[in-house]
Amino acid sequence: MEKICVAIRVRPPTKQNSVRGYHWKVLDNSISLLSGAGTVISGHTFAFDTIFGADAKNINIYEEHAKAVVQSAVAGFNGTVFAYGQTSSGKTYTMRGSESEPGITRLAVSEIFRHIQQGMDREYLIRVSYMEIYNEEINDLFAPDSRKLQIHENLEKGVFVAGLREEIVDSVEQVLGLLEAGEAKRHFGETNMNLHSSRSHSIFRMVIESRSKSGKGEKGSDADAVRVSELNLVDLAGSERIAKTGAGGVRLKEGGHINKSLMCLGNVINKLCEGGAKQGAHIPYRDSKLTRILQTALGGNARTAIICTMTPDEEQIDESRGTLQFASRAKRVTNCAQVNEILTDAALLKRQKKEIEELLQKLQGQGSKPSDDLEKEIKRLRNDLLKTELEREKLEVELQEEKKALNDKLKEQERKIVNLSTMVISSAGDDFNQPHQKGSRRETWCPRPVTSDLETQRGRRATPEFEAPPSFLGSSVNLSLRRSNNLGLPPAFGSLIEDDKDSWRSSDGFERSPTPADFENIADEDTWATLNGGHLNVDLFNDRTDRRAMSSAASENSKNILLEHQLRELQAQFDELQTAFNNKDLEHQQQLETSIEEACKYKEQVDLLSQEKAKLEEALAKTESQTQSSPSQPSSPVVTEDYYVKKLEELVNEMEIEQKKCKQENARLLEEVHGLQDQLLSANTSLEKERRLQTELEQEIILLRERLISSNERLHSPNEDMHECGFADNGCSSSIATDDQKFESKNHDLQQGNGATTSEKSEAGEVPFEATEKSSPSRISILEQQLDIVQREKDRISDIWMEQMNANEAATRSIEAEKMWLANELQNYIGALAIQDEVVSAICKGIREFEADVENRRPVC
Ligand SMILES: Nc1ncnc2c1ncn2[C@@H]1O[C@H](COP(=O)(O)OP(=O)(O)OP(=O)(O)O)[C@@H](O)[C@H]1O
Repeated sequence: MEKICVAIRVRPPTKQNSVRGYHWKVLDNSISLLSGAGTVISGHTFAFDTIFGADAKNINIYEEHAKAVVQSAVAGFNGTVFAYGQTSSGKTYTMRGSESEPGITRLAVSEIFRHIQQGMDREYLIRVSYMEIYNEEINDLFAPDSRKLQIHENLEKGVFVAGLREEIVDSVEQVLGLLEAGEAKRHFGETNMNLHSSRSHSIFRMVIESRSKSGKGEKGSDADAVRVSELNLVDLAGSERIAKTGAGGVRLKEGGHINKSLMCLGNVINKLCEGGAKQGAHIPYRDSKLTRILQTALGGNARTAIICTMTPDEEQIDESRGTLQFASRAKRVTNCAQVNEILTDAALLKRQKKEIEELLQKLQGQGSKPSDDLEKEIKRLRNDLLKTELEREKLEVELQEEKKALNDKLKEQERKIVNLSTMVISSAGDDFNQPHQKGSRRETWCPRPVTSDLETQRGRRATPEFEAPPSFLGSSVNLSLRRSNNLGLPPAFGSLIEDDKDSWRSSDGFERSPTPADFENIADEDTWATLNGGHLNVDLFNDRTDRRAMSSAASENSKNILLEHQLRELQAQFDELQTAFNNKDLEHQQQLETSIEEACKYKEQVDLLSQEKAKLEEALAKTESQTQSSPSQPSSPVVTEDYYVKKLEELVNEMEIEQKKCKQENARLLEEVHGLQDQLLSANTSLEKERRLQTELEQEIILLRERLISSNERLHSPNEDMHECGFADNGCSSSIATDDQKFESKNHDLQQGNGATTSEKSEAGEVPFEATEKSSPSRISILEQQLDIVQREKDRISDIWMEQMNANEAATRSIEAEKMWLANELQNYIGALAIQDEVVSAICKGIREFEADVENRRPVC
């Protein structure tokens, strides 16, 4: 729900000086009436969303106020922009504009085509029509011969003007050309207030159809949906006070119709802002053609923007106040706009298919029963069906009512004819001074002696033969009184709406909306004044003329001819009504048939869906029973799908388990590799140790060799040696003894593998080195023995070293081989894993393909 957007536009003043100094002042978003002293007149402050001052341009008004509605229309929402205000306040200036300053209509047309050219995703079809409501008749401004068009309503189109020409357009220039041609045919006229005054309400309508480009070619795709929206750009004729416009004759009649239709518009707005639409109250759209055509824009499925134009002149204060009051009420009216989408049969079918598929998917995915959703769908369709039937019934009732109304009219006409026939017959032979037999309608208008007081008071020419019916007279009296209160000036049109509230109270005291009949009395205030001033309202004139003709015919012999003429006219009217009645009947019959057809269609859809539901339930039952009996032997398509899907799922599970195992094995192997690497490291460390030991041994061998050489040398010089070694130099001998002891000890350690000391060895009976040092030959033999021992020891150590080396090399080789094997093994596993991954993705792909295949093979529901 959204409110109607209302903006005020104050045009530049037409007169610079005011007599009493009253003036309107715009402050932010409110407008107030100020006295000459500058104080705000109470009850004369009005607030709005936007108020445009005298310096505002049409483009500002379009951008800030109308553009959003135009853009919504392109997006699929109905939209209406109209200008409302008294005559000469600048409505046409705002809507139509000029060459130098284009108005809302031109700006909107340009915007729409700009949008269409920029929009890449949708394609558009634009149709335009242009009509005017002149003297309550609809004329086609594109087809001058198409006049008095009728308004119709049906379920499909809503309210529409039958026979209105629509032009398909594809460029701004084309639309502007058509607009210009149409405007040339519109009724304009000169009044005291406006040299170029609109004498009709004009409605330029653009029907915007669009659909997605992606849907092109794909028959039945969802994108097939077509959006259809209407944009009405309305330039209303202005309310006018005959006293000011100085209208007479044709202008007077036009003014009466203009005021009357604007009054109806005011009534509709009043009802709507009182919340009538929500409470289901009757909204009098049918009271005028204008409100009927704008029905959607007023409280319906549309976005609406109103620009209320006003003149700031002191002379026009009443009119401006009326406009502001209208605007205040209009901004409280809410509309309910929504995108208008039409689905082709194919798109509808496609959508339904999709819904069924979704239901099936739900069934498979969540195990929910499709019947629930189908049940809902069937219920929804049943509701639609019921709604359609209700619509049909409503139409039937309306049809009956209209039939009744037409019958009444026909009866009335017949009665008139009978009356006239009687009069013809009686006039042929009777005395004309006898009172006439009149029909009941005439009787209500029957002469009572004219209260000439009134006329005398007013100083106007009395019309002796005419007397208004009581109601009319009552209003006239009221008007006269009001006038006298109002210093002889007629109240403004807008204020009349307010002032006359009392007169719109019904006998039971409740307030009611004024009816067109009420309005006839009030809106014709000026007509009344003019009438009494010598101008005659055309209808009343006709009425009076009829009676004057009859009375004069009594004195002249031509009465028969006149009455016969009237009889013929009435007969013609009767025929016309009969034809209208027949047409209406036919139309309603057609509407009825359409409704019945639609209802049948819905019924068929319901049946189809019921069948579908039954089939699905059957399939479901079959599937369940087959799954229970032999899940491994699927026979129906549904079982096959389930079975294969399950199988594939099992396969995937197995693969996943296998993959997990591989990963575990991989981890174990890695652990092993790490263990071996540790082993290799410790082997390397021990190898290193052995090498160090070997180096130590080599050094010892070198040491022994040196000692051996020195021993040999001492052997060849015994005295010196004896002296040096045993007796001459104790220090040296003790040193050698110490070295020898060490050597012996070492040698012994190596031989025995224990750490026994020399003293321990001598105790055990071994020959110590010191004991032999005094006898040279034995010492030589000992030394030779020792050399021999050392040599053997060296050989043994070399052997051990070699063995150790060989063992180390073998260990290194085996570790290397082990490493190589493990690396290979690792590589193999990685390869196997990659293969497994490929296999898994191939299986997944297979599953997807299989599912797609199953989808394709699924029977079309
Ligand atoms: N805002 C404005 N700025 C300048 N001139 C304006 C403005 N509004 C109206 N006018 C001028 O006032 C005159 C009357 O305006 P316009 O015909 O638009 O009034 P209107 O409300 O359509 O009257 P009507 O109801 O009689 O058709 C025109 O000459 C127009 O150029």
